[in-house]
Amino acid sequence: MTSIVDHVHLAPASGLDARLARLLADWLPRQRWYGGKGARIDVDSGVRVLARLDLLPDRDPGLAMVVVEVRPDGREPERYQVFIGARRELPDRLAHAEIGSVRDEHGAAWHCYDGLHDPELAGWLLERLAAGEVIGPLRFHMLPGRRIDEGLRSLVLTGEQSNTSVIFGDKLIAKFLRRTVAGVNPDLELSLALADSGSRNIPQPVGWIDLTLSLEDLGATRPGPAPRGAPDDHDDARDENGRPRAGEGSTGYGDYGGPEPITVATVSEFLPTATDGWLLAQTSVRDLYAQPPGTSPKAAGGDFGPEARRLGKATARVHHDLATMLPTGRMEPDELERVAEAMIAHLHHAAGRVAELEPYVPALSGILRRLTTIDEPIPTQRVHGDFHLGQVMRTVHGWVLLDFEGEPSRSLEERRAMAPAVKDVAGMARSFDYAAHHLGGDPAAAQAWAERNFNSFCKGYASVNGHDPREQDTLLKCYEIDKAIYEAVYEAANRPTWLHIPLGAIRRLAAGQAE
Ligand SMILES: Nc1ncnc2c1ncn2[C@@H]1O[C@H](COP(=O)(O)OP(=O)(O)O)[C@@H](O)[C@H]1O
Ligand SMILES: O=P(O)(O)O[C@H]1O[C@H](CO)[C@@H](O[C@H]2O[C@H](CO)[C@@H](O)[C@H](O)[C@H]2O)[C@H](O)[C@H]1O
Repeated sequence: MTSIVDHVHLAPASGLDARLARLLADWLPRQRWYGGKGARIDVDSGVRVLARLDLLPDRDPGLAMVVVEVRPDGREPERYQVFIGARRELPDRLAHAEIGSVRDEHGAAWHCYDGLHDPELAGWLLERLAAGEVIGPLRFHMLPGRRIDEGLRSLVLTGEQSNTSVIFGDKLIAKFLRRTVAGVNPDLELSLALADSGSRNIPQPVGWIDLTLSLEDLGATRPGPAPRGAPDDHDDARDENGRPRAGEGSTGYGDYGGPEPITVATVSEFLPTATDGWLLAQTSVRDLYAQPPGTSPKAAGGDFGPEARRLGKATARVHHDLATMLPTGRMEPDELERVAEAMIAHLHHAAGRVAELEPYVPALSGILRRLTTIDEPIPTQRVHGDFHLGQVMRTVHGWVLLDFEGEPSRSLEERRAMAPAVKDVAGMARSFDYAAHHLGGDPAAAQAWAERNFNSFCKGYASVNGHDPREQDTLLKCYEIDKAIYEAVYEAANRPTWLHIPLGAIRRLAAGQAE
């Protein structure tokens, strides 16, 4: 095989790249993980190939990794990374992943498709990881002490959301990040810090893939300044970048130097027997709805309360470990004023996109302004950032937390910012509300279920961290409102039939009382 270094094309302008760009302009908006839904993309000029890495240029199947910039009408450009497989004949099992056909320089037609769906190509990527290879700007990192079995068969997880997860055997899960963002991915950053802390409340990380091209190399516009909450106050346990120093058995991440690369994928232990919290919660809600009206959630049979309590404990442990391993801070009253302003600006922006929010703007703004009445500093730290029941899994040993990426549509700066830990507690409060209301049962039963489980969660949390998150009631409520606003925008764009769930919560939160 020719060296990959000969096959790194920056700002490529071949006929092939122009054709790929046109195919992607049609294909990208149809993908679940595509973030710019709703805005038109011009087929001829809406997508630009910023880089193409021909990883397997002389083979069938071939593999290339492309980074593209998408310019939807009236929106900021966004960048995505796509592993494109190419075959002369496309087997039926890959038909669903087809992007389109292109001709090579000899006039031969090739079917291009989402390469992650091809076990041969996914397996090739995993072998590169096992060997810790560096292929031009693409680097495969294996963590010390981890091993990858040979011949693991891959399968793309259905229900992909913001990213695409590929399972290998029942051993590993590789999460391919779809957006190309400069700077280390918070999921990787926090998972490695938690692994270094010895946390058992996460799937153990195995390795990751990154790309050492800068956004300037890619010819893209650089986003804003270094993240607020990026490490700046050190102690002896941290290096000059604020990261934990590598110790014996550590992931070694604390040693990482140089410019921050673009994270392409993270690979961690797969938990084959775990069930996600959303499914478990749904089962409990169904049990309640099957009972006569007025039955308490505790007496319904499938009570989730004890699990919610354990989940609260696991969350508190993870918060404790994050605060030990990564920088912490304090939000002074003037900072709370800025948070209130940012939340109100978020509300106005959201109301511009989801008209149903408009009537609630005055009441919600009034509640959000109450943040400025908090007159004591609030401790801040790195948090999960998009905490909900689909991000937690119950194993036979207890709860593990997944996906520390933050809310996918926020900037990296926001996603890496320190925040009060109660932000995650508010996320889980919203998730209990979702679980309770999405099956469309009796609203009073739904409310009772959500309250019981949130209270159990908080009691569990308090039993580990020594303070009950419900005591920070103003902060909690404001973060709940902010999350519900985010959800309204998310649902309007992705699942319009679910929009009524955050809207119902907004109505209740604005009225200041449960229905
Ligand atoms: N380590 C794991 N073991 C088993 N299942 C997992 C693991 N990590 C993720 N999953 C499953 O994949 C789903 C999506 O994972 P997640 O990291 O939240 O991706 P996304 O950012 O695309 O939502 C989870 O809800 C869970 O069902
Ligand atoms: O899991 P992701 O990181 O992709 O998060 C996004 O999608 C979530 C939906 O899957 C969305 O979560 C919302 O719906 C959940 C039920 O499906 C509910 O439990 C959450 O509370 C609610 O926020 C999440 O907001 C979004 O960022």
